[in-house]
Amino acid sequence: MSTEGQVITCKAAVAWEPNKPLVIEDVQVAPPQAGEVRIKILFTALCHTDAYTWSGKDPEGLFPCILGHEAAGIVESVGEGVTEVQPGDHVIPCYQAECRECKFCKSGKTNLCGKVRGATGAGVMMNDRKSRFSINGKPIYHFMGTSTFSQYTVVHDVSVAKIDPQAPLDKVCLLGCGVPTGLGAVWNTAKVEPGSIVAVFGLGTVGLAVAEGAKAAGASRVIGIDIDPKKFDRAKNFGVTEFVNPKDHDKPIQQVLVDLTDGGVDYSFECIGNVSVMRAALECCHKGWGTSVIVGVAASGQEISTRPFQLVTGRVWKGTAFGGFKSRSQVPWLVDKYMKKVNLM
Ligand SMILES: NC(=O)C1=CN([C@@H]2O[C@H](COP(=O)(O)OP(=O)(O)OC[C@H]3O[C@@H](n4cnc5c(N)ncnc54)[C@H](O)[C@@H]3O)[C@@H](O)[C@H]2O)C=CC1
Ligand SMILES: N[C@@H](CCC(=O)N[C@@H](CSC=O)C(=O)NCC(=O)O)C(=O)O
Ligand SMILES: [Zn+2]
Ligand SMILES: [Zn+2]
Repeated sequence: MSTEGQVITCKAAVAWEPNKPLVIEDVQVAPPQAGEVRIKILFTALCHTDAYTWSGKDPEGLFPCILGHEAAGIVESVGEGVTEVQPGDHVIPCYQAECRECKFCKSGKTNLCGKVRGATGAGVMMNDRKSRFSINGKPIYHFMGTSTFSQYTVVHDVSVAKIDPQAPLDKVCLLGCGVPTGLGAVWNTAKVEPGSIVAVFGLGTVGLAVAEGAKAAGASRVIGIDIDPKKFDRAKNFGVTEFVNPKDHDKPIQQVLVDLTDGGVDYSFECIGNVSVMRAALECCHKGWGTSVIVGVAASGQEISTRPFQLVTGRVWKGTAFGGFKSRSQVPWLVDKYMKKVNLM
């Protein structure tokens, strides 16, 4: 029986309050309005950013909400005017939209899109500034425009990437955030060249994807830094060639890396969200050219600092969102790469 145009009641994990256990609830999901898509979510992963917002440290965090932004599913129904996807299409919801019409999209300088960002940051849909989720009439906020910790979700059409229907959704859901972020940080933001020495701070999903991207770009050394030694074995499979645990050293970690690399690394990536580590990641870069990319998301109130001399003497500090990838255009390309078993390393 078609559910098109009907309210769907399904299970979702609801974050009622910061830092309190998520509760599996029966949630009502309203039909998609104009320019919206309702998706049956089949697989969702967990990114550190979900935990960050859940912790209450995200200045944009709104409660109660349905978290989740790294997922894959099948379109259940579409609202008026939606032309690029239809029911049955296999899709990845993209927290970073791509409308192809706004100032950002047309600039050719960024993957950030301005069309729905105001609504997604406010936990609502752009059309009527309301949520499509409710529990017995009480609205529940959307999160990052995706809310994938629900069996059904409603997203803006500019936030949906249509993918190869043969792709295994349990695997490619990871292309909704962590993997493109890491690969793109290396390929699009830093543009690492062959022979480079790379340092990766934090060996979670994002850091491992950075390592894999760096190896694929021809890095000669990929130094992985983590305080959890359990991360090191797995990281070898992603191209990390050397490991440093800051806990094993008395010297500041930036000094350890400068000493290990004859003056500093060519590129570093902070994949943790810790502002002290962001400073170390900049300061371990080589004088004259070293570039450090901030990937990690730091809590509300946290600020970065360093001596301006670090920049005067040629180090470059950058940041990246979704690895600089244009979501709707390039997520399907990443899925195709995965399907062709392109060996990145
Ligand atoms: N800019 C963007 O577009 C995106 C940013 N993020 C952010 O990237 C960061 C990483 O995300 P995930 O890989 O999912 O996190 P994760 O929690 O899986 O991995 C973080 C790693 O950092 C290590 N770590 C923690 N403190 C450390 C320290 N002081 N020194 C060295 N290692 C330390 C942990 O042991 C862990 O292995 C988070 O801040 C997340 O919010 C995630 C996705 C996209
Ligand atoms: N609301 C947060 C925003 C944190 C942030 O920077 N998010 C990243 C994606 S993290 C994915 O896992 C991002 O792409 N930012 C660009 C954007 O437009 O949000 C806060 O204020 O800390
Ligand atoms: Zn994420
Ligand atoms: Zn746009």
